[in-house]
Amino acid sequence: MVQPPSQSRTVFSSNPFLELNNQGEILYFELKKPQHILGRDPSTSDLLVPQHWEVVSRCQAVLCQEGADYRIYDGDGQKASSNKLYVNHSLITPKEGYCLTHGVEIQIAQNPNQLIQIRYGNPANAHTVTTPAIRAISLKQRSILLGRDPQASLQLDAPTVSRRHATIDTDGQGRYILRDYSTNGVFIDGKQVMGTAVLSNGAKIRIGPFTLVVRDDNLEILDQGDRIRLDAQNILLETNGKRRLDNLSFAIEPGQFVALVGGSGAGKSTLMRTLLGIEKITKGEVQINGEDLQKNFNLYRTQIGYVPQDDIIHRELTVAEVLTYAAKLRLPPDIQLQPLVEQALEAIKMTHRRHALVSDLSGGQRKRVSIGVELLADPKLFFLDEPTSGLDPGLDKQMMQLLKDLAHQGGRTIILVTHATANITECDRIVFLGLGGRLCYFGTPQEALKFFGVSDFADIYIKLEQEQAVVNYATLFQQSPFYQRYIGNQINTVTPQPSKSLAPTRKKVSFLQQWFLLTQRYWQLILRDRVNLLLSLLTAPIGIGLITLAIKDKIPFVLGAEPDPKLAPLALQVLFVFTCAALWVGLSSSLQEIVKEAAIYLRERLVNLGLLAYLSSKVTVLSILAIAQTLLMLIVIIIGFKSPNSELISWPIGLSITTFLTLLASFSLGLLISACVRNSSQANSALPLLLLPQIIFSGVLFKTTGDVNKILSWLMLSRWSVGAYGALVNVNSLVPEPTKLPDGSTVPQPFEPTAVYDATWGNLHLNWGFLLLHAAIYLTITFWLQKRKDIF
Ligand SMILES: Nc1ncnc2c1ncn2[C@@H]1O[C@H](COP(=O)(O)OP(=O)(O)OP(=O)(O)O)[C@@H](O)[C@H]1O
Repeated sequence: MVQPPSQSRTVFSSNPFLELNNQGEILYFELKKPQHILGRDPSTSDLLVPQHWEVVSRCQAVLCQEGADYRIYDGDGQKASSNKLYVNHSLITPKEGYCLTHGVEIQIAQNPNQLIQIRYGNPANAHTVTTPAIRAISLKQRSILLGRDPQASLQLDAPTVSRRHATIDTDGQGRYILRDYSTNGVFIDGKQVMGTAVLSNGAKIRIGPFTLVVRDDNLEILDQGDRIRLDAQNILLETNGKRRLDNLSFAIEPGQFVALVGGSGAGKSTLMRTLLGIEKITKGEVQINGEDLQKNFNLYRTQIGYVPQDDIIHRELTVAEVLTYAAKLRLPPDIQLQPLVEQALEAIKMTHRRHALVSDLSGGQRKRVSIGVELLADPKLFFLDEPTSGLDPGLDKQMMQLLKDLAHQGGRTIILVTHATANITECDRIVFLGLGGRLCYFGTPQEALKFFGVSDFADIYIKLEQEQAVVNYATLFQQSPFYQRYIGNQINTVTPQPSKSLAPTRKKVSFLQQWFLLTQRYWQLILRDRVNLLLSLLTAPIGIGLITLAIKDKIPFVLGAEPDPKLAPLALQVLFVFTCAALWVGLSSSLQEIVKEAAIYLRERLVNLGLLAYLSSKVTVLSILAIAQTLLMLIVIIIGFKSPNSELISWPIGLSITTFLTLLASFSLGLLISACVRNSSQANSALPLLLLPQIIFSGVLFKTTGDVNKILSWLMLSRWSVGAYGALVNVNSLVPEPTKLPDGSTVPQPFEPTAVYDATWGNLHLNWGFLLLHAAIYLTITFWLQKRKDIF
């Protein structure tokens, strides 16, 4: 054993060698014999590591000469070591081993906080390897730029990395200071950097898929993050005493294409959500490259693609628009979008349909566009929930081949849920679940037929129809050689170190940038549906125009020469129609707006969508619509009705403010309901239920007497809207002096003046203020409801 003074060692010997790097502590071994044993046990290991290197097993690996190089076997060549050996997160087994070539790097364990890196070198074969891209740089006395920029000191080439992602400089005290300039953030030891951070020796820096480590005065790339492994360890999920996943363990290797199959209700989608890290499990753990996925979700957020069952694209946009908006929302602003969109179109074979509206595409093509959206960020772990449902056999085959290519050519780990088994042999592994989330089989699809003793996959479903059969097969599988081969030998059994990033924080994305993009997209969606837009703009003006026909030549807002006791009630009825029209239009233009894109919202939120930006974009576009609706109503009212002599404020201005505020409050209420309901038809059904109380408790049709009625009327927008209109028109002034009878009594009036319509500034402000207050409360509750939908 040789201990070099520094980590960059000059090799004088021509023998092959191993360089072990335990979190900065370096050991160097020359390989001279036909066989070596690496471990902590002095009695057996000739490549002996110190006792405090606990990650290394007593017998960690056996190296056997093979030609000029060595083959490394995990453990003693029979039994695997505790922490296992990995090359790029793929397991090196005790049986097959792995042939080492000059420059290759393997790891003991996977978790960056505990792994030991082993570099193999063979000076004799050094010429056979192309020089790898720069993997380490010195931090000393220079300003370092990290990012996608080819001129960066250390180029980190991934779409989720900003061109100028971060810089590292030395301060006056010789400390290294990292400054974050990125869109997707920098994490140091699992914690998000907020602006700047001091780098300590051994700090692990995460930038996009890359893991870097500070060692002395150097910065090294520990992991390129281009290969992802998932280990499910004893996953148990129970809800209300019902077991949904029953102690599942298996390992999915980097670059594998894996199908989750099983009967309806077996738990496939639940398992997918668990592997994705968005389902809280009762016991067990999902590890991503050796780290607890749920606790480190933010670190991997940008590397995970997810296509849920529902489409995650807007139907009113074209294919190219969908991809461009998705790229703008998810990727750094300094990235060149066009080439990425082209690549995604190419990958999903939709270049020829780039200008087609999504609504004009077939189900399979829509699914492909959803996949394209996810491919933009080049995810290395990709989940798809029933991507082939509803496709004909030809399309099913094409889709499975497309996914297989994406896995095998792009080194992506792809996991899909499917019911279609015609092309299941395209997969590398299948997970067969039975009722109650029991694991009945895990392995290659071909061997599944052998295990179940059938020739057709459909027969497996029939065999697993009864719960008892499921229990029997689950037990049988555990005792089978398939279990040993595909699970026993493969699974990572290490309990990872407690993670430092317990609270998954989210990078604060630029509010303005997202708000602008979302507003632009929402506006475009509104403009695309011309008929709906026209109806929404014209409904209120037409309704109000019809009143002029109904009241014929009567002038409702101005006192005539003769006192008329019916004038005030008539004015109130007309104003009430203004209110109802605004309420109707405000509610109907907003009730669908959140629920109809719930799947898209959830997916985008999981990536990086800001809730405030999202809601603000809704309010912005609906406010622009409300201004247009107000202007149209104003024009019709000014033309159709003689203007009252408003003493407080000019009638057109007062009318516009009241109408706009009524629309604002009603669309805020509409958004709140849209956030509450589960689907679009529930939102539609809610409309009458929302309008009826507004009509009944407005105080126009019925007097609001009694405390309960009064409180209810305060909760109604209609009461404040009519109140404001009434104050502007000064409805009370339209009531004539009561006629006195000879006995001193007065003739009962159809309408008596009330404080609700007092033509005072105080009353007008009160009504406007309450409309604003309603809007603010509804929007705050909407925000809270949406926040509650967050998985973390
Ligand atoms: N949120 C939930 N709370 C409680 N139970 C649930 C929940 N979601 C699903 N389940 C139950 O868990 C079981 C598995 O559901 P899951 O949707 O994962 O099955 P699946 O195999 O994907 O079914 P399918 O093929 O029909 O989509 C079912 O019995 C389902 O009723």
